[in-house]
Amino acid sequence: MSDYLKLGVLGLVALIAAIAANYARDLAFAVNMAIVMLSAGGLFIYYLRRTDEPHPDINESEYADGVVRAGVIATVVWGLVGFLAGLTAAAQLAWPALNLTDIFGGYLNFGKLRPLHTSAVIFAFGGNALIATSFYVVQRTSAARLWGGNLAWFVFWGYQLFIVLAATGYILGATQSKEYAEPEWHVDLWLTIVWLAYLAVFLGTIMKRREPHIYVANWFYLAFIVTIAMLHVVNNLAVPVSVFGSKSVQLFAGVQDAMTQWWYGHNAVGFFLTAGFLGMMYYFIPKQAERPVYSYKLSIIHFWALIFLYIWAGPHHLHYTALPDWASTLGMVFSIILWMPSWGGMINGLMTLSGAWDKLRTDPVLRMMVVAVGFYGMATFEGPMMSIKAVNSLSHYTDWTIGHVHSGALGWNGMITFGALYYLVPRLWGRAQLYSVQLVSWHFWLATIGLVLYAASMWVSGIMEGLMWREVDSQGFLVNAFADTVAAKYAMNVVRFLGGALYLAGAVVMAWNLWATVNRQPRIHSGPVAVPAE
Ligand code: HEM
Ligand code: HEM
Ligand SMILES: [Cu+2]
Repeated sequence: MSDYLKLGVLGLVALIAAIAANYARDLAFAVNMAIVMLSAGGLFIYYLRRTDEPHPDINESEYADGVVRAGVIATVVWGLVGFLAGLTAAAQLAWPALNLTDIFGGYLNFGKLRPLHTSAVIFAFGGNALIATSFYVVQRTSAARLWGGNLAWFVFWGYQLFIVLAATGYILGATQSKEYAEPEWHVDLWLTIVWLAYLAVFLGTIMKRREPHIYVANWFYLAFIVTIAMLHVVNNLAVPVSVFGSKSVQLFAGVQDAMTQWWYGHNAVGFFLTAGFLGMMYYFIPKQAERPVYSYKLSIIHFWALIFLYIWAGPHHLHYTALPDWASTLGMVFSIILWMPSWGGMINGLMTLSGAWDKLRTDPVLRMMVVAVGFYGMATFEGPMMSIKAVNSLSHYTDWTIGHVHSGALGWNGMITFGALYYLVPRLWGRAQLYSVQLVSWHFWLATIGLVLYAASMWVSGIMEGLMWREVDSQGFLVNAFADTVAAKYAMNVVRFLGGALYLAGAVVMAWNLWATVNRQPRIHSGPVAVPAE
């Protein structure tokens, strides 16, 4: 974009945001608009000061790795923030006095911190990991620099702005109350723009690739980007009450709204937390193990089966509700079938280690990746089981769901991301190796023990409370009051807190190790250039 056009757009955005902040109907909207105004205004000054500077030529044979480095840093930082928010929420569930309502007037109570946690870990930590790794992988496997010049930087910073707007909105009370889709209409619109830019950069790079094939990791990343765009737009269809306020009214109502929400929610799991991370698995495991993917054929079959089946499974979140029984049964059936392609992916990941299993003894990074795939397999066995109506009648509303979520989230998403970060940092910063392999081992054990404590305590707690809720005496009266079940969970809540603390401690060790890799390891020759493999 020409400099003057850029300045014009930024100036206009800053002006409109200032007006919107002035006329804002609620605090959250005012703060959001003030943030937009400051960002646009700051960028305006930044570009204004550089208008007469020459633009360096972009070397097309060099990879655009600056934006990947930024994404790696953002992943680590948001990971720490998100885990800390989760740990605080866990502490509040064990010791309710920690809601600190007297001091912070409810701004940091469980109800506000919970969506802050889920969005921070899924969208900020997971999202940055996906954006950074996809930008890295698509360039290497296409032997091409990212398409669109600085558009990738727009994606990165635009996405960080989205995170900050969403988070400040939650704390100040702006939410449309849809789980994992809490941000209000103005933030949703911004994310749509950023996401389309992301799609353009990714697709553009694939289109100018110099390799004949599109490597399988890129199919998964692409399925993730395209499907999330569709889910996001449909689930967030809403009419704002005022253009100067954050409140909006959903287009769908009642059971249709519920079904749309869980069509979205389930596929956020399927495409954000699964397909995108499978893209990561398909690149980083073969690289770290130095073996080819076990079966290309299997990857094709499980790819198509996975994306076809996931889309139908959403109703398993709405068993025994106002949703028609046939729809609920349909969701259950597709969930059970989904077990197979999920394990197809797991098998392909694990078997890639054929002939390299001995490396698990010496390489804690690879061990992390293998544990990730193991937990992926476990969560995708547990999920189909929980989707069976009879099982769900026990598990639903209980901590069992929380256990399932975190064996997937901590085990699969967390561990594969840590593995990818350990792989990336020395290469991106031109360092010969990690600062300390010993510390990776420490991280591995802290995280593994932490997540086992988390998942196990929630299974015990969930099944216990499910059984307590349905316990009736010989007269048919309920035996336990709800408060009894809450009191009975105390010990398990404490164990979950300890598990979370270990997991967070592991992440702190990682952050230190990665920082030291960049700052204490000698630099080796400069980065690689884009050449096709064959
Ligand atoms: C230190 C690590 C973590 C701790 C201590 C933690 C703690 C918690 C707590 C206390 C809740 C609320 C549970 C409830 O309402 O009963 C929660 C919910 C949730 N967390 Fe975490 N969490 C951690 C890491 C993660 C990660 C890495 C992810 C995803 C990548 C994640 C995803 C979620 C999701 C999706 C929910 C909502 C679950 C539901 O509604 O069923 N968490 N977490
Ligand atoms: C074949 C794969 C899977 C199936 C069929 C499945 C099925 C289910 C079912 C039946 C529930 C409980 C719904 C309820 O009672 O409310 C659930 C909840 C959940 N699952 Fe899975 N699951 C699968 C894999 C995964 C994976 C790999 C992850 C994470 C990486 C995950 C994340 C979640 C989350 C976040 C929830 C909580 C949703 C909420 O907020 O209520 N699932 N899943
Ligand atoms: Cu689901």
